[in-house]
Amino acid sequence: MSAAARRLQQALAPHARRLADTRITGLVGADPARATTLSLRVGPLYANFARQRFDTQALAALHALATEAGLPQALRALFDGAMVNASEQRPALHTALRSALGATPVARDAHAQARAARSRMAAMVDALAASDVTDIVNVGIGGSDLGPRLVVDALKDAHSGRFRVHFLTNVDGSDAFHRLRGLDPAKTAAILVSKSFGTQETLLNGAILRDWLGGSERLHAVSANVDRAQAFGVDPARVLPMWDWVGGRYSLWSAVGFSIALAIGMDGFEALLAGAAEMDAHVLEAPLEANLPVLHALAAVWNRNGLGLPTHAVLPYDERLALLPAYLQQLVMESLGKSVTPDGEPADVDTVPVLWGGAGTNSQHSFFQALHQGTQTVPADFIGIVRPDHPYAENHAALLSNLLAQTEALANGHAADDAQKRYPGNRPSTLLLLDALTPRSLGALIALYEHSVYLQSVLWGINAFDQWGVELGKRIAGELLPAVKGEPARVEDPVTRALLAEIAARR
Ligand SMILES: O=P(O)(O)OC[C@H]1O[C@](O)(CO)[C@@H](O)[C@@H]1O
Repeated sequence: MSAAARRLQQALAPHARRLADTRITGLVGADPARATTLSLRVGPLYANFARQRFDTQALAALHALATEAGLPQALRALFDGAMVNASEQRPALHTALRSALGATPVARDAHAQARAARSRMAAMVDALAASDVTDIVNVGIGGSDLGPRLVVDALKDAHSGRFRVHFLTNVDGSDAFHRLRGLDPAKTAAILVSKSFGTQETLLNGAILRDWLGGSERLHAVSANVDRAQAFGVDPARVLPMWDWVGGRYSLWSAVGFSIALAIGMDGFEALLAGAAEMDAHVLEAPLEANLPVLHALAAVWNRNGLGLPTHAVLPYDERLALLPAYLQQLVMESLGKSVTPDGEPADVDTVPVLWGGAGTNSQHSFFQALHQGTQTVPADFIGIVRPDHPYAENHAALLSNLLAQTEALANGHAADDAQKRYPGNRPSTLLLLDALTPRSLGALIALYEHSVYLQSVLWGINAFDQWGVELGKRIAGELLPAVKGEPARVEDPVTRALLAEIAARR
């Protein structure tokens, strides 16, 4: 058994057994103070864990586990640029994009490179602002799309209004076809965002944009591979850097966030980074017992390994955060979807939960029935915003009351003689409350999740920064492409052969 798995089992199993019949209502009833003591604030972000299914004894065991697993040292290693991505022999220095907390030359150098890239990006924002361009199309996928797309959408109240920003992602030509309809090529600029500049979707959509724009004058790129971007036809003067030491899904703080800067301006972008930097300083400096990302990560492993819960829902009660579940699906599931340790040994522990979710209150009218009365218990992060950016006070009161009601109903349940109308309750949740949805608070929220994910990976003994699992499908797709196009090709798999025949017959 892996060392991490053994540690987890020893720490969690006795408390999970002891608390098997304890209910959230019982935990709160026995210790009403936990409603406030199990909460933490970092700047504009407040978090309440009172409705998690651990008591103070189990929490003490979780904190002991955090010490034993070396979470403080692991954080130091992350910030200092140690090779935390062992399979690729790379550091993961996304924190250097926004903080100067790394104490090593490698971290300081990364921070300096990030600052220099930001100055170039600011100049490019100014140049575009001074041009006739009205529309920006960000072409990218995965980490080169989800983060910028989330932030641009979430911060619509902070948009300068200078540009309309669009996102083109899917290799499905329908995406490009519909996205470009109505846009004027003479007033549109494209940003091809690809760390590798070798991603099929982005290269195909990038080629569509390059042809549609009719020249390279308004073609920009963000990549760690300037040569490939140049060979593609982007003037190197318009290529912003990315680096091996930033993972795609951790990259929105780099020039990958160019579209964010165009939407909310450089000041807004800097405020986003400042919010994340505030969380960086907190995670690095706060003691384990008062450390928000640590508690968030401990709650996650408690739910996954102590209670054995296989999925996790993210439920933002704000339409502007509707893309958060999709963003977190990549962050969490690409980072933690591993079953071996960096040494190639079995992890021997359940790792990533299936992450899903959607915005409230809409989701209440779709899948919440299953959350309340389904056979699976789904732990959830509810996210609310205290001060809205619209004048409809009645709507906002309704939104917040629904948010509070759902967390209460899921935890407390409801007894009824009629079994159909009975609510089992005891369904754990964490409530995250942002004072308002601003660049700063959003930066802090995203950084909270980044750190929580990394800490979970340390507790599970897996690498959060590689993603070998996505490669096989890409290779097979490449091999099948000639056959799909009707060219002679050898297809070994009999089911795929039959499916190709079916497609060919229906063309
Ligand atoms: O930025 P790139 O190199 O185009 O990669 C896009 C995405 O593809 C992935 O490698 C997965 O296929 C992600 O990790 C990454 O964010």
